[in-house]
Amino acid sequence: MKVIECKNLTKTHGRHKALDQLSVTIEENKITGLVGRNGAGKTTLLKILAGFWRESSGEVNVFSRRPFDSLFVSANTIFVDDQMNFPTALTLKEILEQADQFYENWDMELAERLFDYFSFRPGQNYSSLSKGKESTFNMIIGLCSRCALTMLDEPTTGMDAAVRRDFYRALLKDYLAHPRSIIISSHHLDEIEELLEDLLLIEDGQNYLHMPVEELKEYAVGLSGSPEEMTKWTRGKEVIYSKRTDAGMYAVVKNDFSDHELERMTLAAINVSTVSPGDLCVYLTERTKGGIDDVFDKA
Ligand SMILES: Nc1ncnc2c1ncn2[C@@H]1O[C@H](COP(=O)(O)OP(=O)(O)OP(=O)(O)O)[C@@H](O)[C@H]1O
Repeated sequence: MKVIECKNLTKTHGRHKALDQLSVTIEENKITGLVGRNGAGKTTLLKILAGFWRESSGEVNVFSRRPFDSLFVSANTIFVDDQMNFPTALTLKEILEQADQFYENWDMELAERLFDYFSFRPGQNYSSLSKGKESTFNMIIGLCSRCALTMLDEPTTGMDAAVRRDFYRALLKDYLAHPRSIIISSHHLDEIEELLEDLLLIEDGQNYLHMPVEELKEYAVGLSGSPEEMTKWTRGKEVIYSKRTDAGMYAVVKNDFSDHELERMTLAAINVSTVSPGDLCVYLTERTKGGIDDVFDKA
């Protein structure tokens, strides 16, 4: 079943199109990674899906309903980001109790176990938490609400490496026990890659690529070798990224090579390597010519 369907979804802020005719369909019970460069439109998309923002044009459906102002969508959706607002008068424990009242599938037992594990104190106030602890508390709310559509926007902001690892593990364990549709936006694709089934890459407010992570791993190969051999083997191919190296050249090339071609390349002293989904997404959406070094070299 489709949980999300967007057709030509556009959102303008003034004259700027944060989403530009974006079309995408997301099936239920999958963990989808939402990635894209800064300003690509990820948060805008999530806020529209959560019903917080109204679309400017196009169609958007969540559980087959327009999300804006929909009680059904808000009861079955949670949006977690680093700007969550909780009543200042409530202690952390009271916030959990309120969440228990609001979310039908709320798991209080899990919430209390996570609360203790991450060393929160019941009488603490949300406003007294450090950045990383705020994110950890938000994550408890996001997980334990067990909403049919759970959207996490950069959920690990401020968390240290150990807490991030625990968070990913908790997310995966809970998802396996209680499958639901989860969208997680992150700039650290390498860290979440193992959790994900699908990846949606947004660029300039458009759906640049939406595919299973396993397919994305095969999407391109890294080739390196002498400039002569590299020119020969990349002729007529889609070169996504290239740079000069001490040994010659390195290029990331769309992988439509046959096994036979890959074998012949190796014999021709071309080194063939895999390209991680994280690196590939950066290369696919590279906006600057050259790199940061050029900024300094031109000075
Ligand atoms: N409230 C707003 N008013 C005006 N412009 C906005 C507003 N919110 C977002 N934008 C603009 O819309 C575009 C998309 O922003 P958005 O926050 O959705 O990107 P993002 O992919 O989440 O970026 P990041 O990775 O930096 O968080 C940006 O150009 C941003 O400046």
